[in-house]
Amino acid sequence: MQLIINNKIYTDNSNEANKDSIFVVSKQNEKYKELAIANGCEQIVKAKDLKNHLDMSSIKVIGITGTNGKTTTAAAIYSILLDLGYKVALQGTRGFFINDERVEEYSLTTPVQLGNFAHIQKAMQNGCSFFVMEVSSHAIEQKRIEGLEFALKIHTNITRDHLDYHKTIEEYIRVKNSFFEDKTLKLINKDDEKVRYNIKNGFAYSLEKPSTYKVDAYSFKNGMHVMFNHFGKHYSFSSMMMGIFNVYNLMAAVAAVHITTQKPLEEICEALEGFGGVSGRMETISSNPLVIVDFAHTPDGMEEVLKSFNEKDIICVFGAGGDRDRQKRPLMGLVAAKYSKHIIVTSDNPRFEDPDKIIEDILEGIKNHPNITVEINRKEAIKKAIEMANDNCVVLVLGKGDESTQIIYDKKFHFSDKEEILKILNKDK
Ligand SMILES: CC(=O)N[C@H]1[C@@H](OP(=O)(O)OP(=O)(O)OC[C@H]2O[C@@H](n3ccc(=O)[nH]c3=O)[C@H](O)[C@@H]2O)O[C@H](CO)[C@@H](O)[C@@H]1O[C@H](C)C(=O)N[C@@H](C)C(=O)N[C@H](CCC(=O)O)C(=O)O
Ligand SMILES: Nc1ncnc2c1ncn2[C@@H]1O[C@H](COP(=O)(O)OP(=O)(O)OP(=O)(O)O)[C@@H](O)[C@H]1O
Ligand SMILES: N[C@H](CCC[C@H](N)C(=O)O)C(=O)O
Ligand SMILES: [Mg+2]
Repeated sequence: MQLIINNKIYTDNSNEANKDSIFVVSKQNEKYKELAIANGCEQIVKAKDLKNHLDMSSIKVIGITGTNGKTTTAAAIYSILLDLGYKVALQGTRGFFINDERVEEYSLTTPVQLGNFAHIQKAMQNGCSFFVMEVSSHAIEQKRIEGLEFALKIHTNITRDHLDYHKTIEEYIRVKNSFFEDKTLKLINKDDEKVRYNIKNGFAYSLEKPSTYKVDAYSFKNGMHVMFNHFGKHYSFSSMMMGIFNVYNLMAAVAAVHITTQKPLEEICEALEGFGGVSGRMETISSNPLVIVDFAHTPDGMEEVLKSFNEKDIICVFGAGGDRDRQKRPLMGLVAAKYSKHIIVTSDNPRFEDPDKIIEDILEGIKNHPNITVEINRKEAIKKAIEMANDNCVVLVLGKGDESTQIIYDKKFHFSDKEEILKILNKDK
């Protein structure tokens, strides 16, 4: 990865380092420092000091971490800020966007350190005054965000994911919480029991516990309607989005924009109404039969989605990604069984794992459920679900959201849950 500041080349790769370039040394590449020197490189900069090389005073960086809800909350903040007339960049799972245009496709949720600086630089060149970014647990642990100064850090929730990487839940929680150790302005979900943070400069939002942005009431008749209280004054917003978890995401977004812009809350709430949600997150693909695509790929994410439809007969289609946290698989099965009338277990992105084995891991968590179908072919699984649906059913196709490929070994094959659903329903024309 290379970054050019004032005509100087900064690289994090020893193979690209030479007498004309600067090697940026970090936790990830310190083992290659000697190789960089051997390649003739004379200038070495510590990653954490990069901020002294790129003037970022014209842009406010907002960082969002948590197990679920990062992409949705980030997209809501981006949408509100754009609506209020600011120039804004957004970086996360779905790619890199500047002022409503996708500049780069999907890669990592949080790029490597030089990648973050390169994007911030590009955002500033495009006149952006805000840079909204998702911060993954991998990024915190690998210090990909080292040297960035955040105007605001946001916490959505901490449940469980990525134990393949972090090994224990305690370590995962520790890593997530370490983002909130310093005195930076922060916005915390007060209802989350697992969050620990430095109370200095801490704001909070919540539905249950007392907080600075406290939701007093919400309803889901013809969309979502939320009333909240900020220092004794009452405000409200509406949205077409579904699910209590989205009340959290949207409350966080409204509060974040309020803290960073100081605009009147009434104006912010009005701007939020233009936000239609994120592709592949609780996205209704068909209303008759009711078919919804969602990116839920953790036990908690699934539970949040499933419980939003407790008045319906749920037909749940899902699998689990290969080469990712195995321990979450039976827990995903357990949650599906708790809420669904019919479960169809299928493949997600098997990567280098045997898809049959992944399905077996999921089935471990499903005991004594009367209606389980195993269909390894995701397209067929979706078809079976739709064929089964009657008027009181909702078909929930979970795990891949708006992903446009299925990853088998290291090959990516075009696959979109939404396209498959529309083809089956003959609505693709
Ligand atoms: C498990 C994991 O996160 N691995 C990441 C890690 O890989 P690594 O430590 O093996 O990398 P490496 O090849 O040794 O390179 C490390 C550094 O040394 C340098 N290097 C390397 C070789 C050399 O000869 N000389 C040299 O200087 C490289 O330029 C780099 O700066 O560091 C690499 C770059 O520094 C990342 O690209 C890579 O992400 C891989 C591709 C990945 O798939 N990560 C996923 C799991 C991930 O991070 N996901 C999260 C969360 C997803 C979510 O929940 O949304 C994300 O943020 O996307
Ligand atoms: N606040 C929330 N609490 C619990 N579950 C949520 C919340 N927000 C979203 N979800 C569920 O998690 C899924 C992923 O949401 P989103 O993409 O916003 O999260 P993310 O944190 O960016 O995920 P990833 O780390 O995979 O990029 C959604 O499709 C939904 O099922
Ligand atoms: N960005 C996350 C989401 C993965 C979603 C699911 N489809 C999977 O492949 O596990 C990850 O890489 O863990
Ligand atoms: Mg994301």
